[in-house]
Amino acid sequence: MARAKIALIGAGMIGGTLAHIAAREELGDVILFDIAEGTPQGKALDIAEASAVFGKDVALKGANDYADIAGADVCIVTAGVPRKPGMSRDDLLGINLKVMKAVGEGIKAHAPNAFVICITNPLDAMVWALQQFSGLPKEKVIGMAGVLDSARFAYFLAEATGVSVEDIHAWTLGGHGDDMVPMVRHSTVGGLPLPELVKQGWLTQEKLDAIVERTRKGGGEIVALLKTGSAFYAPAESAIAMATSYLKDKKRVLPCATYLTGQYGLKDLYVGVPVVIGAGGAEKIVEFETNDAEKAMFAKSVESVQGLMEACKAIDSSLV
Ligand SMILES: NC(=O)c1ccc[n+]([C@@H]2O[C@H](COP(=O)([O-])OP(=O)(O)OC[C@H]3O[C@@H](n4cnc5c(N)ncnc54)[C@H](O)[C@@H]3O)[C@@H](O)[C@H]2O)c1
Ligand SMILES: O=C(O)C[C@H](O)C(=O)O
Repeated sequence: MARAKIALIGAGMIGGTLAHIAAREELGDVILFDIAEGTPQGKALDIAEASAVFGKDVALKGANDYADIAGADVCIVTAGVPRKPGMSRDDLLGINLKVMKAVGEGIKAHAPNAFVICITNPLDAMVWALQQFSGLPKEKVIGMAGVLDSARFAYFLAEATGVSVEDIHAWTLGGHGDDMVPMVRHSTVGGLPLPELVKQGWLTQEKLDAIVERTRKGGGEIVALLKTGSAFYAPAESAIAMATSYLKDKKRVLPCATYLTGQYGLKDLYVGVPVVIGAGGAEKIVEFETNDAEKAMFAKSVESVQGLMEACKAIDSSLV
């Protein structure tokens, strides 16, 4: 069977890390595409040389021409700019929307059968615009954020409880902003829902509240430390988990920005929800039971996403 072809659109910090992980995991042959000349070629060659040390057989190529992504099975999009300290993700909207238009047209022309994972911020609005610019089916275009947000939530819970990250299942819902919704009642440590964990004295309510707040602001915490850009290791791992579930038809349930068609009482927008990812793309959305407080937090987060969609429409009238 031929090897899968993975096109990475954007060869910056996340793009390079994605290429490295994809090669080490022998997930498929990798095309690293970027507008910067030399960067994708240099990173592809560097990782290809490393493959002789880690002993995996994959081809890597750098490209500045969309023709090179032809026939890609998966496209992971990180093209655009990241934020710096003092900025919000929303400040990136104007510049990254233009990038999404160019990328969407490139994918439409050369890789119309791909499963597309968007990472570029502000995530929920960018994946919505990218789907329209590419014209690909909505179930084949998805956004990465929830896997990252819930990984942060899980890591902070592991640190606080001393339990292995492997035995923690954390969930977040909503847009990829500071008003995202860490799902306290649905997240578990060793099978125990978090409120039960507090009842049993594993951690205090104050500590749990602080973890929820830290999760919401997790991206900004890294930006403040790095100063020159944003997180890239955990975001790359998160997108690889999504790509792997698609390529291997694993049908993992992962929180992703997914197009809603009535689920959670919403339609015609992308927002973070748990979804089964398999060979069909975003195959089935899992609907959590939510109480009034969770509904209100989710509604606030959705409102922020809708505000960004309106801002995109004001810039590009082709978006509907
Ligand atoms: N969704 C998430 O959870 C999440 C997590 C981390 C970062 N991000 C976002 O991902 C994006 C990329 O982050 P990064 O750290 O890799 O940034 P980076 O600056 O290191 O890389 C971005 C790359 O995009 C390239 N680029 C710019 N315009 C392009 C175009 N028109 N076509 C092709 N390539 C183009 C640049 O040359 C650069 O190499 C940012 O918008 C960041 O905010 C999202
Ligand atoms: O915070 C950012 O700007 C990058 C990304 O969205 C993150 O959550 O790490």
